[in-house]
Amino acid sequence: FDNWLTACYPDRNKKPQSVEPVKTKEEQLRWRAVNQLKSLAEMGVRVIQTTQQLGGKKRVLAEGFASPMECLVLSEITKLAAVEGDGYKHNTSPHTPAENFQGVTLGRAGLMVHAHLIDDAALELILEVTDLCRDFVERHFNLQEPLYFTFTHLVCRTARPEMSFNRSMSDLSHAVHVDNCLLQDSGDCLRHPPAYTFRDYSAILYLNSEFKGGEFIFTHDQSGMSYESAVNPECGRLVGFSSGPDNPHGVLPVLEGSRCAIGMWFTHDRRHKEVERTLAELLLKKIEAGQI
Ligand SMILES: O=C(O)CCC(=O)C(=O)O
Ligand SMILES: [Fe+2]
Repeated sequence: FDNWLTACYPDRNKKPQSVEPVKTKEEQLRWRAVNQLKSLAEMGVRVIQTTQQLGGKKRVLAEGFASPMECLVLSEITKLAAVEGDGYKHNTSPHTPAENFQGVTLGRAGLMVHAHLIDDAALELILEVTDLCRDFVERHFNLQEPLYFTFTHLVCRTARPEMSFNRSMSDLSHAVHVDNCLLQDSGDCLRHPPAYTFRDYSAILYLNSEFKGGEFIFTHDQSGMSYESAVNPECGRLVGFSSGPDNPHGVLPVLEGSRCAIGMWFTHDRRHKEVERTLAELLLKKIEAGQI
């Protein structure tokens, strides 16, 4: 796998080195925006549906965030490194018994690199692709404060053939929910733990389309039976939205095959920065410096 990855993995290190160290948040943001203007266009990122077309508030659908080869590598990492149920207290089917849920955190990916089970180029790819997604969300929604990653999760949802017979369409792959509060039957959304109340924006990057079902839906009610818009996952496609009660969403049943994606949750509150990302970046720096 390592050799194959190195052989087919395009050189993503041709970006110019960063210019000046930046001081204030505003400077940092402006600096990112200027650089992104060029690189987003260069990398072929484009908006395909806006908030209005998706029927709600602060929503976007865009594509061009990963090439077919990159999607393949990223899905393979998920399948290779995944411990079933990772991120969900080792429950292999946290959402529905009809699917298996495999997840990889950045910490686990780092551990796999350290153990020489995957190439460091693979971890670098995860960080670069997800950084681009973050930059895009920040810029698209014209945010005045920087976004920090708070959690990154590579996830595959795989239909269990023995359970697909007679599966009800209300047996969602991911029940309708809001990412930063606890959605109640009444429609209220409670902003307290165990909800991740510090999440401000969410984005999902899709890695494949070779499965049946599995559409992402924005809903106005909890059942998922009626929805405002649906997104068909495809390699390189990104759905982004604000994490609050404006955006209840869910995933329709995956009826056949594996649906792989990278879930990203962002915060304006640097106290909730993803520690595993910092460690992964540090690991790559040490490898590059020959210290590991
Ligand atoms: O995979 C998706 O399309 C959405 C998943 C999701 O909403 C979540 O994990 O919070
Ligand atoms: Fe969600």
